[in-house]
Order: sequence, then C-alpha cells, then structure tokens
Amino acid sequence: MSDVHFERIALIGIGLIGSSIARDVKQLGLAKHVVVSTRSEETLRRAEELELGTEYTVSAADAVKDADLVIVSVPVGASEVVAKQIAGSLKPGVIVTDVGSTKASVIAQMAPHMPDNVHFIPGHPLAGTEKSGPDAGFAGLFRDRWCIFTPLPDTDADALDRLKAFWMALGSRVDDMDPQHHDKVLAIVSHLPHIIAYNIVGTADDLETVTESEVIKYSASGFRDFTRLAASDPTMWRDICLHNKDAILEMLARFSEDLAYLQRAIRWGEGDKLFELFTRTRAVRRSIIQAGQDVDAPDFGRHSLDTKK
Ligand SMILES: NC(=O)C1=CN([C@@H]2O[C@H](COP(=O)(O)OP(=O)(O)OC[C@H]3O[C@@H](n4cnc5c(N)ncnc54)[C@H](O)[C@@H]3O)[C@@H](O)[C@H]2O)C=CC1
Ligand SMILES: O=C(O)C(=O)Cc1ccc(O)cc1
Repeated sequence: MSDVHFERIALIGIGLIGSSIARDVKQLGLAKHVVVSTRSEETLRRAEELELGTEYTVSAADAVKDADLVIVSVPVGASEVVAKQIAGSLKPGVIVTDVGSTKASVIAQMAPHMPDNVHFIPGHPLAGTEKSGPDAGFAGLFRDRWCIFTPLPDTDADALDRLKAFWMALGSRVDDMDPQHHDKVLAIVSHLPHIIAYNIVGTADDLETVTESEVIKYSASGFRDFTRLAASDPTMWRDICLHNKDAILEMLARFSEDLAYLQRAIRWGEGDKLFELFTRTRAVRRSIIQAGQDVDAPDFGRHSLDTKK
C-alpha cells in the first residue's frame, strides 16, 4: 500500500529520531526518494547498510536539493550550522522542519537563515527512548504520541496542514503551541526528569559509604528507572540544558523550593504533609493513565509496536 505524501524527503541527521522517521516512511511508502545525510561517514555507511534511504551523502547542501520536505534531526545545538549549510540549496516551496526538544532556540538559530520562499515549520515529536544512533530507531515510535508544532506568525496554513498530515500518517497526534510555552511545558515534563535522573545517579555514584557494586546489586526498580533516563545521550542533553536554560532554571527553582518543603516535613515528622502530597501526586499518575498513556512500559512500550499489526 502506498500513500506518497512527498516526492523527495531529505533527512539531515539519522540517529534515533531520523532513522525512526526513515523506517516509517519506507514501511508506509510516504515518499519516492529519501536522501539521508549526516556528518560522519561511519554513521552514513551504517544508514546505508540498514537501507534507511534511497540516496546517501555527507553534504547537507546536496541532500536538500530538489527535496519537498527537509527534516532536521540533529542535537539542538547543531541547528544553526545545519541551517547555514542548507539555506542556499533549498527549492522554493520546500517545507523545512525539525524535531528538536527545544523550540525557541531552534527558531532563533534557523529562522534567520531560511529564504523567504521556504516554509520553515518547527516541530517536536514527544516520543523517544534513552538510546541514540541509527540502530536505535524503530518503525512505530511516533504512533499515538504527540507531535507539537510551533509555527511562526507568517507560517502558510496549507504547508502546516501538509506537515501535520505527514506526522499523522506516522500515527502521531498533532498540536500547535507558542514556542516559549512549549519550552516551559517541556522543561517540567521532560527536561527536569532527565536532569533529576542525571543528578540522582551521579549522587549514588559519588557516595563513599555505599559501594558501586552495592548500588548495582541492590538497585530497586525506582533507581533503575532513573538509570534508564540517565543513560540518555550526553550531547543531546547537554544541548537541551544549554538551549532551554531559562525555562529549566525556572522549573529547577520551583523544584528546589518544593524539595525544601518535603525535607522540612521529613525532618519535623510532619506525616500529614507527606501524606497529603503523596496522595495528590498519585492522582496525577491516574490521570495520565486515564488519558491513554501507557506509563508502565520502560520506554512507553514503543518496542512492542515495532512489528506492524
Ligand atoms: N532521543 C529522543 O528521545 C528524542 C530526541 N529528540 C530530538 O531529536 C534530535 C535528534 O535526536 P536523536 O535522534 O535522539 O539523536 P542521535 O544522537 O541519535 O542522532 C543525532 C544525529 O545527528 C547527526 N549530527 C550531529 N551533528 C550534526 C551536524 N552538525 N550535521 C549533520 N548531522 C549531525 C549525528 O551524526 C546523528 O546522526 C535532537 O534535537 C533531540 O533533542 C526529540 C524527541 C525525542
Ligand atoms: O526516554 C524517554 O523517556 C524520553 O522522555 C524520550 C524523549 C526525550 C526527549 C524528548 O524531547 C522527547 C522524548
């Protein structure tokens, strides 16, 4: 079955996200040509071995020539470099989008380089795992997950609809948001949990009174969940921290205040305060489950969707 949405798609960056898009596009027949481009020869060769595209090049500028859709899937800190590389080779009318975890910074890095006759529409699929690289991707990653778009004030409505139709073909639910609001929401639901995970695993690793082998041997499931997040790609998460600095610092300040409240309640034996908080937070999880999110699976159960129904 074929449902071609774009004649030629260029994928710039072919890690977890780029390669998952490539697998879906191939499986669903959403494009006639898929040009894969990445910086490193080694990753490009691996993408070719995995047959993720129809053409391969280390030149982002060559990759985007004649493309109708360009998807940039690189660490957010590399957005400006890529924008500069592709700007002079984009076809008039092409849709250029990205998948970066932060939006205001990506817009600031890319928009000034985009020619007027190009539709630049920033996006962010809220789907992923702690793994990275072209081998880590899988078909179905985006199914039943949100993809948020942060269109610019002058974004063409038809181009936005075409891009949304593409993501809906991958199984995503789509929504629009203001970029600053996106960055605040993501700071609390995604960026802080990762930062807390990096911190707790780092703290455990630094403890002098508990040996590393004890941490490994006795790690209960709570700690293990943190280690999964803390195993996420260092480059990607360094860039997210640096490129969503204000929202993350704002949420960290709130978090620290609330932690001090909890610390005080524990110190003074204020069980009622602890009980009230733990009851309230339990309700949040129930709401997530009611909203249809499979929170029990380690990576939201995406691997179970690898094989098509
Ligand atoms: N990993 C996740 O769970 C999710 C990641 N994202 C976002 O998606 C983007 C990509 O993330 P992943 O695919 O997980 O990363 P990844 O590390 O698996 O892949 C990144 C790819 O970008 C390439 N790359 C790096 N710098 C480049 C440059 N200057 N020019 C061309 N290619 C370059 C790398 O070679 C690699 O192919 C990031 O912006 C990240 O914030 C969004 C949703 C989920
Ligand atoms: O692995 C996980 O639990 C994630 O939360 C993956 C993830 C990482 C970054 C994003 O911007 C979106 C999703």
